[in-house]
Amino acid sequence: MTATRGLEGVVAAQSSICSIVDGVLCYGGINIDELAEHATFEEVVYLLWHGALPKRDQLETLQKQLGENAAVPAEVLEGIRNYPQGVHPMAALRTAVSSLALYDSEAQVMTTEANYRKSIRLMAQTPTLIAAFARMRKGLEPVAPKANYTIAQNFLYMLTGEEPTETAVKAFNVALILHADHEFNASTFAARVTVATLTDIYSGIVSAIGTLKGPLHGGANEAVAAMLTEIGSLDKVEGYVRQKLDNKDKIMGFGHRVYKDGDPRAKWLKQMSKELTAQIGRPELYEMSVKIDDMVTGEKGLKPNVDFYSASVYISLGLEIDLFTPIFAISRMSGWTAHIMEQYENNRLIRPRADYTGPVNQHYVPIDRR
Ligand SMILES: CC(=O)SCCNC(=O)CCNC(=O)[C@H](O)C(C)(C)COP(=O)(O)OP(=O)(O)OC[C@H]1O[C@@H](n2cnc3c(N)ncnc32)[C@H](O)[C@@H]1OP(=O)(O)O
Ligand SMILES: O=C([O-])CC(=O)C(=O)O
Repeated sequence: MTATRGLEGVVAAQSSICSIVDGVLCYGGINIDELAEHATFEEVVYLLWHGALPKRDQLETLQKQLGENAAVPAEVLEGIRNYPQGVHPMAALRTAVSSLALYDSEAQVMTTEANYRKSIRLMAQTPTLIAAFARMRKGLEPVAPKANYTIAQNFLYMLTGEEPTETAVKAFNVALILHADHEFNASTFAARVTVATLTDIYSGIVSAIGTLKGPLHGGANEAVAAMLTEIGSLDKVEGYVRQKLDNKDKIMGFGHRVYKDGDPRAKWLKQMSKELTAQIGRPELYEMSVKIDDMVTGEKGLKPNVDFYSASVYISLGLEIDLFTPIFAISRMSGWTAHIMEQYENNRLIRPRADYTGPVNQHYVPIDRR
């Protein structure tokens, strides 16, 4: 038995949700470029869950279901209020989503219909949990979701209690679409491994959140923002990147297991970064990002991934840096739930083998003779 490090190139199962072929990313066979240009995030959620774009009445039904399910149980909010000061929002989200299960009477019901209803609740309630946490850690009361708002609009509204601008909602909607799914990325795979034991959907999502949190995966967007903050100004980029490259340190937001020739989502975020940083009067954030990009791409041949330019986009939208990965989770909740439902529909336990490299022919030695 020979192991494939990091399962690189291993095809783990069939899936009809999302494809990456020759560097082209599609959801349900539709290029994400078309979706980013024309779709709403809710249309994409429907597409991932059903395999086709919704007709008008189907979209209206989904929007109504999401709106009606956006409020979270008071007990869960009280729990969030009592989380210790200083906890990371991804740790808070992991715990809050787990506690949602405790108050969901259908948590253990394993029918297709119940899992679909739970997917709606998870999708609708995740933005509410994150916004509530973001406010309560500052001693502010949570803002209740509005049932007639889209997910992008509602999240931005619940963070501040103020109506978000049309530009912010539009940009956030595109960011949500771009992050929605990515076939067997680490967090989605973790979710599928978890539910393949036929445990409940909440357990699968908790695994996924814990996996997305890591800086080699979703946590990279927060790390990119920290890097931009640490560098501070355009004139310091060269020295900073030079030292990182010389030390062979990882530069966050670059490289990808699947895309060796560039991440098709990055161009959208790059353009949004250019426009939004200019609009808020901080074009230097974009210029710094481009300079980092030019150096890393030029010298290492590593291209920016989805996390790189999303950092300056989210900074421009006035979002707090440690909320960047939870925001990724809002979007990816659509993909995670789609994959979990697909896994349940054609399930087989996921259980690979290990290539054992430890000692052999050992014997038990009593403790006083070791
Ligand atoms: C939403 C997402 O999850 S997108 C990914 C987000 N993660 C990041 O941005 C973190 C930084 N990037 C990385 O750590 C990696 O590129 C990963 C984890 C994304 C992919 O990892 P792998 O597929 O295992 O790496 P890969 O085989 O492409 O690496 C090849 C070489 O490039 C180097 N490399 C890869 N990424 C980077 C980077 N960001 N900075 C510097 N060097 C890098 C590796 O150290 C390795 O060098 P070596 O051969 O001298 O040891
Ligand atoms: O696919 C991956 O390995 C990581 C990624 O880009 C994503 O999850 O969006």
